[in-house]
Amino acid sequence: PQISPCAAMGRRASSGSARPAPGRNAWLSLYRLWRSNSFHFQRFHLVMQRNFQRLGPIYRETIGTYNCVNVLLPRDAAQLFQSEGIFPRRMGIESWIAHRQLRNHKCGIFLLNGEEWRSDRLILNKEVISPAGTRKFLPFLNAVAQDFVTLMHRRISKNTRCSLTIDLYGDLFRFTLEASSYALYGERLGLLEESPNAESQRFISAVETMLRTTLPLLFIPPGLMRWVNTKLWRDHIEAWDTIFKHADKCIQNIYQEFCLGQPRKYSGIMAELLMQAELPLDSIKANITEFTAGGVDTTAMPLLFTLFELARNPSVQTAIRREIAEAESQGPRELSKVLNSMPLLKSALKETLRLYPVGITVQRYPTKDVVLQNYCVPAGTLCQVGLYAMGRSPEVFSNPERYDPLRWLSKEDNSFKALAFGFGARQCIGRRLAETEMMLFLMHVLRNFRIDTVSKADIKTVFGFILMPEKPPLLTFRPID
Ligand code: HEC
Ligand SMILES: C[C@@H](NS(C)(=O)=O)c1cncc(N2C(=O)c3ccc(Cl)cc3C2(C)C)c1
Repeated sequence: PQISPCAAMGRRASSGSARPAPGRNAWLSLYRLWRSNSFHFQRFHLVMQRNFQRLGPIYRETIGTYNCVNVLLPRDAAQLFQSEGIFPRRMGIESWIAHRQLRNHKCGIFLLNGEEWRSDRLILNKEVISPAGTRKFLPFLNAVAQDFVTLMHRRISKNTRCSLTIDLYGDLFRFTLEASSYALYGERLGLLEESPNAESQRFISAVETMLRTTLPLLFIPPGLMRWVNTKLWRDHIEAWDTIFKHADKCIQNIYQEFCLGQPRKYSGIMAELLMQAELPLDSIKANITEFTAGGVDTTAMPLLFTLFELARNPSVQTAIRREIAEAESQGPRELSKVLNSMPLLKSALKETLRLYPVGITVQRYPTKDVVLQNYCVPAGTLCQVGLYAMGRSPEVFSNPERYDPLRWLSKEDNSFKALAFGFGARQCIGRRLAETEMMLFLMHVLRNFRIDTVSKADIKTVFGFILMPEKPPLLTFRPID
C-alpha cells in the first residue's frame, strides 16, 4: 500500500477516534485479513518488516477501518514524538474498554486519555517509576530474584547429573508475578515454593488467555463482538473477570491491614498510594490491576530471550559474569548503586529489546501536522513506529542480526534507537520495575549458573499482543561452585 502524496492524503477528523465510515473495500480487506486467520495477526511484526523492505522507510496502510502511517527511522520517530502534545494518545483497545463498561470498572492509565490520564499518571509516577519509588521496591525484587536461584539449586540437587535442562517458560511467569506482586502489594504469593498455590496459577493463565484473545478482537467493533457473542468474546470476558477477582483479593488484604493501622515500614506501591490518598480507591484498584496483569508476560519474555542469547553467545555471557563479580567485589553497597555499576548487563537488556521488542510498535496520533520522510501527515492520523523492523534494519544498526550489547556503549549516536519502552510522558510506567526486576534476576542467575542452550538456531517469534517465542527454547543451568 503506497502512501499518497501529501495533498491527496485525506485530512482526518480532528480526533483520531472518529474513523471514516468504512468503505466496502475496508471491510473486504478486514475480512481477507480475518480469513488469513490468526496466522497473519501473529506475524504482524514480520509483515511490517517486509513492507518496509519493499516500500521504504514510510508507508501507509488501511487495516479494517484504521488508516495508519508507519515509519521505522529514528529521526522520523523523533519528529512524531515532537508533535505528541501534552496528552499523548495511542490506539485504544475497545474490547478492554467494553469489559470495563460491562462490569462498571474504572479504567487504568493505559486506557485513559486527556486530563483523566494525566492526573492519574502524575500521581502514579511518584511511586511506580520515580528513582525514589524504585529505591523503595528494589529490595523486594531482590529477595524474589534470590529465591528463584534457591529454587533452581533445589531442583538441581534433586538431579543425579549436576545440571538441569528445562523449559523455563512457566517458571519465568511465576517469577515475574511473584516479583511484581511483592512490589505492588508487599505480599509474597509463594509461587517459587514447591507447590505454588492454584489460585495464582489460574491468574497467570487468565492473563495469557486475555492477551491471546485480545489480538483477534482488536479488529472487531465491540458491538458486533457482543452480538456475535463468540467463544472468543466469552473467553476474553471470563479471563478478565479472573484477573479482576485476583487483583481484588490482593487489594482487599492490603486494604484491611491498612484500615487496621498505618503500616510503619514501606510495604509496597499499593500501600503507599492508599496512604497518600491522592487517588480514589477505585482508581487505585483499576491501575494496580493493570500493573498486576501487565507485569507478568511483558517482563518474562525478555528474560527468556536474554538467557537464550547469552547461552548462544558465551563470550558475552562471560563478560557480563565478570562485570557482576567486579560489581560485587566493591563490597556491600546500596542495591541501586550495584545495578548502576553494571552497564554491560543493562546494555544486554537493551540488545534483547532491540531484537525482541515486547510491544512491537509505538503509536501516536500527532496533535499537529508532521512532516515524515517529506510527506505532510495531517494531525490526528494514526502513526506507528515499527520497533521490530527498526531493531533489525541495517540502515539503523550495523550487523543487526548480531547480539552485541557493546554497540550501546560505543560513542555512536543511539538517540531514538532504544524505544522499547516508548517515549516521553506516556512511556511505559512499568519501565523501572521491569528493568530492575530483569537486572536483579540476571545478576543472581548469572552469578550462580552457567547457561547453555540445546539448539543455537534463531527463535521464531509470534505476536500475541506481546512478542513471544513460537516455541520456548530449552536452557541448561550448570551451577558455578
Ligand atoms: C507494572 C506494569 C508494567 C510492566 C512490568 C511493563 N509495562 Fe509497559 N506499560 C505499562 C502501562 C500501565 C502502560 C501505559 C502507560 C500510559 O499509557 O501512561 C505501558 C506502556 C508501555 C508502552 C507504550 C509506551 C508509549 O510511549 O506509548 C510500551 C512500548 C511498553 N509499555 C513496553 C514495555 C516493556 C518493553 C516492558 C517489559 C520489558 C513493559 N512495558 C513492562 C505497564 C507496564
Ligand atoms: C506488550 C505491550 N503492549 S503495548 C502497551 O506496547 O502496546 C505492553 C507493555 N506494557 C504493558 C502492557 N500491558 C499488559 O500486558 C497488560 C495486561 C493487562 C492489563 Cl489490565 C494491562 C496491561 C498493560 C497495558 C499494562 C503491554
